[in-house]
Amino acid sequence: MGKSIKDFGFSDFILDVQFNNPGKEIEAEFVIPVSKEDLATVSMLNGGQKFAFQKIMEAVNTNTSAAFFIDGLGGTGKSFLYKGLLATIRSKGQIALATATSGAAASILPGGRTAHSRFKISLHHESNNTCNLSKQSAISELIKAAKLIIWDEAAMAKKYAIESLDRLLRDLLNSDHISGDKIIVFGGDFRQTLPVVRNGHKEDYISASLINSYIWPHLQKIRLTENMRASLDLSFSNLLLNIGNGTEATIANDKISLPSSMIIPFINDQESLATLIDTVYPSLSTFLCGNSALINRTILSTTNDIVHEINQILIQKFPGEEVKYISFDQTIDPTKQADHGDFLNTIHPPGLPPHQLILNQNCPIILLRNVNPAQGLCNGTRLICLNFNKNVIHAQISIGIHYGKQVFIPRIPLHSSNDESYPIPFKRTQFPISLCFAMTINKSQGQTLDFVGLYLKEPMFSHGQLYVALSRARTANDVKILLRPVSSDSLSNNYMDNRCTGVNTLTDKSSEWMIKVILIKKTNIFTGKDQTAFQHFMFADEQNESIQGIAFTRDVNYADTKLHLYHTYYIGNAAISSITDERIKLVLSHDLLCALIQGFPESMISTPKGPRTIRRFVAVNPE
Ligand SMILES: Nc1ncnc2c1ncn2[C@@H]1O[C@H](COP(=O)(O)OP(=O)(O)OP(=O)(O)O)[C@@H](O)[C@H]1O
Repeated sequence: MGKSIKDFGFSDFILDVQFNNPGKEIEAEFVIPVSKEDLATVSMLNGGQKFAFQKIMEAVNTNTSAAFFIDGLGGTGKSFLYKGLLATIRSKGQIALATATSGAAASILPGGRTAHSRFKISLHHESNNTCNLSKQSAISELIKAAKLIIWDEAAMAKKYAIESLDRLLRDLLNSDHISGDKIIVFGGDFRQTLPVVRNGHKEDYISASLINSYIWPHLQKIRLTENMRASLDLSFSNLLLNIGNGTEATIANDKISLPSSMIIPFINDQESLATLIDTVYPSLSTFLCGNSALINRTILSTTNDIVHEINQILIQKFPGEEVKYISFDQTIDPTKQADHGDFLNTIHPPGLPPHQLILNQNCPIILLRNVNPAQGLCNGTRLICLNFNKNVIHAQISIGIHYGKQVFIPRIPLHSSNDESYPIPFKRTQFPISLCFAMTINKSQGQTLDFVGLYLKEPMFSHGQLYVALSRARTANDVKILLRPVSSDSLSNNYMDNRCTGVNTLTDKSSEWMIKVILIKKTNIFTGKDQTAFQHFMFADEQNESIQGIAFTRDVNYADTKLHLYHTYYIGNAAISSITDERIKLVLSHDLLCALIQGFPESMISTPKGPRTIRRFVAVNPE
């Protein structure tokens, strides 16, 4: 007679695999604390929130499939509503999954995780992607058991990511209906940041967004209209509404004029920035008392470079002894290490910590990766440094539901993105953090701040960004803006403007031409195989048509110091090459040669395609 597997004592082990693992994920949801404050939000909901709450809870209570989109300007209480829903469902011993597109927004919700990490959504979005989850996995069991799924900041997500979840749910729940008949609540604000499409135009952002998905028509839309964040300051609330809706009156060149009470007068770069810093951080020593009162005050700006610059100023001023961590940068292809090792130390790609990370006890930091989402360590979590060891930093979470929790952050290898601006793939072993006295406007989305110092070193090109930044505050008194003036000699500008053509009129035959463009992207200086130094620039004209430029050899330094991000330039008479790409009509790239940025008369230069004569380049920076 044959033997059963039980005879070998394996049965317990098999049962473990089948049931303990699914239980682990579900268990983790059951232990999310339900706070009294979150439960109490239900009795505080305003009319619009109450309507949404009742509609959603009706679906949950009757087990009726439904998919919602909660639309509301920044501050209208979307997160407040989600907290009420999560607390109500969880207090009944049921599961409600809280997710958001960004780590920062996820960390505001109890038990919040980024949607990508929770549903294992691929970061390389394509139309037919599915989530990286098997039907038998513990997370699939958790998703099946959930009564409600919330995805906040869905307006920032690419539609393919949301569609991946839709396919997963249909598959898991054996249903052909939207979200597999699971009750799901998306929320967001399309006036804030839309999905980021590399080198994309406004139309690309819109076409990548949920509005253009097959899911959109199936969502029941509920709009929240009352700005609860700015409820104490009606005129500020109206200003935000008008900027968000694009109805605020503009002055010349589509620029918005802001109330003078919010503006820090510009004297010169150094003095005015010092005033902004002192206004936001009147006493840095407050951080030393373990007092997190300052953590909800921050300086917001447009780019990572500017944010890094401000963080460096503040860490130099910070009381106490500084600690320096140097990263170990390795090319993925080891044969390239000798050529590029030193160069990699000089670059600071977005999303990576700096090569030289300078910190101080009690200084504020922000996580750049999802280290342990279940423990509140998400990309975007803000913390205060407590102690430093060689390979771990001891820190305390300073915002969100994990506030006060002490954690250890390890040094880890972080990969550079596939951004073509940084063509040498490499990994940086460093702590996945950066200072956060200042942060980019995009990172601040979803947060309520006690005080916002907005540093506009360059005029902002998007009302959406201005709107996100201002709507973090509760009243006009909680915002101070430093705007670097755009000095313009209107006469000479008009003279130049009248001579300008649009990027889309240029061909590789154009010889006498001039365009007015904004520099929207600029790479570091690279050294090619033949030791040629080069640097890429991307410009956009008023119609948002873009043109790429490249500077070689001796022109590189000239171009680097002359061309500043988001400044306006007149460019003309440079050599042009075109490629046939339907979306970007004219691209000038290094292997095709392009607009040369230089101020010298016609000259010969060497390029990867051999010697080339360069015509005179006209560069007048009206700023
Ligand atoms: N009904 C309410 N009663 C009291 N306070 C509220 C209410 N609704 C929202 N708030 C408060 O208003 C502020 C903004 O709310 P919340 O963060 O939920 O807005 P939001 O719509 O999620 O904003 P954003 O789009 O910027 O993320 C928070 O401080 C919140 O506590």
